[in-house]
Amino acid sequence: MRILEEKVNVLIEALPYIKKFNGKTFVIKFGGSIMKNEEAQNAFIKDIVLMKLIGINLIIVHGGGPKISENIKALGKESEFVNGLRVTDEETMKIVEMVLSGQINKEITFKINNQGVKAIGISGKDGNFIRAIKKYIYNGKEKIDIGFVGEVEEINISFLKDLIDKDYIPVIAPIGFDEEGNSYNINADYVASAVSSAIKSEKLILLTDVEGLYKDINDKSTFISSLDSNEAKDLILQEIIKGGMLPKLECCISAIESGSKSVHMIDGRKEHSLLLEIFTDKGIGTMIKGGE
Ligand SMILES: Nc1ncnc2c1ncn2[C@@H]1O[C@H](COP(=O)(O)OP(=O)(O)O)[C@@H](O)[C@H]1O
Ligand SMILES: CC(=O)N[C@@H](CCC(=O)OP(=O)(O)O)C(=O)O
Repeated sequence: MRILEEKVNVLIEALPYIKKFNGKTFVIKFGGSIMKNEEAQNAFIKDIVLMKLIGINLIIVHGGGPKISENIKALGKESEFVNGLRVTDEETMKIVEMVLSGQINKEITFKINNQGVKAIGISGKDGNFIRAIKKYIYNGKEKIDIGFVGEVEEINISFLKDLIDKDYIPVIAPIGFDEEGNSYNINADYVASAVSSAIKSEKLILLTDVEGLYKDINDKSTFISSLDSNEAKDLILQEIIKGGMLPKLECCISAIESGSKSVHMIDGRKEHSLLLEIFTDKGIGTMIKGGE
C-alpha cells in the first residue's frame, strides 16, 4: 500500500511540471563521457521518449570525445587538446566525422526510433544546419591554430523548426561547414548552447559525468544546486571554476544571456537523472537561472 502511495505521489508531484512544459522546447546535450555506461544510456533513451510523449519538444546534441580518442589511438596516434579542444588535422577530422556522424549519431537516433518516437539524425552539414568559422585559441600572447576546429557562426533555425513541427526529435552531431567546403569539429557543449540560444529554449540541459557544479571539486559540501548567471560569472572571474567545467559554464551563461530560460547541469551516470531534474521539486543537479 505504501509503495502504491509513493508512486501516486511521484505522479502528483510531476503534474504541475508536465502542464508547464507541454509544448515547450528543451535542448539536451548528451556527453561522451557517459556513453560507455549502457544502463544510463538506455535510461536516457526512455526519459527522452517519455518527455516527448507528454508533449515536450526535444532537441538532442551529442558528444563522443572518448570514442574519438579510442579510434585515434587504434591508429597508433595520440589525441592532443588545447584548452579542452581537440587539435584536429585532416585525418583526425575524418575520424571525428566517422565516429560522431556515422556511428554515435545513428546509434542514438535508431534507439529512439525503435521506441516508437520519431527521431532524425543530422550533423551540421545536413540542411546547411551549422555554418561554422575556424576557431583560434589565444594564449595571451599569440593566436594558436588547432586545425579544423570550429565555432558556430549561424544556426539554420527554420530547418530545425521544420523538423520539430513535423514532430521529429533532431539528434545533432556537432560538426559544422563553411562555404569553402571545409568541415569543422565543434565542441558539443558549444553547439548545444548555440542551438538553445537560437531557438530561445525553455531549458538547456547538459548531461555530464559529475553531479553538477562545485565551488571546490574536491569538497562535496560545496555543491551548488542553484545560481544565477551573475553569480556564475563571478565564480569564473574569481578563477574558482577551472578545467573542463570552465567552457561548460561559459556555455551555460551564454545560453541564459541569449534567451534560454534556465540551464541545468546534471549527472548522466545516474539513471533517469533527466526525469528527476525536470519533474521533481528539488531536482538533482545544478540549475542556472537568468540574472535579476
Ligand atoms: N568546479 C567544478 N565542478 C564540477 N566539475 C568540475 C569542476 N571543475 C572541474 N570539473 C570537472 O569537469 C568535468 C566535466 O567536464 P567534461 O569532462 O568536459 O564533461 P563532458 O565530457 O560531459 O563534456 C567533470 O568530470 C569534473 O571533473
Ligand atoms: C573541438 C572538440 O574538442 N570537439 C570534440 C567533439 C566531441 C565532443 O564535444 O564530445 P564530448 O561532449 O564527449 O566532450 C572532440 O573532438 O572531442
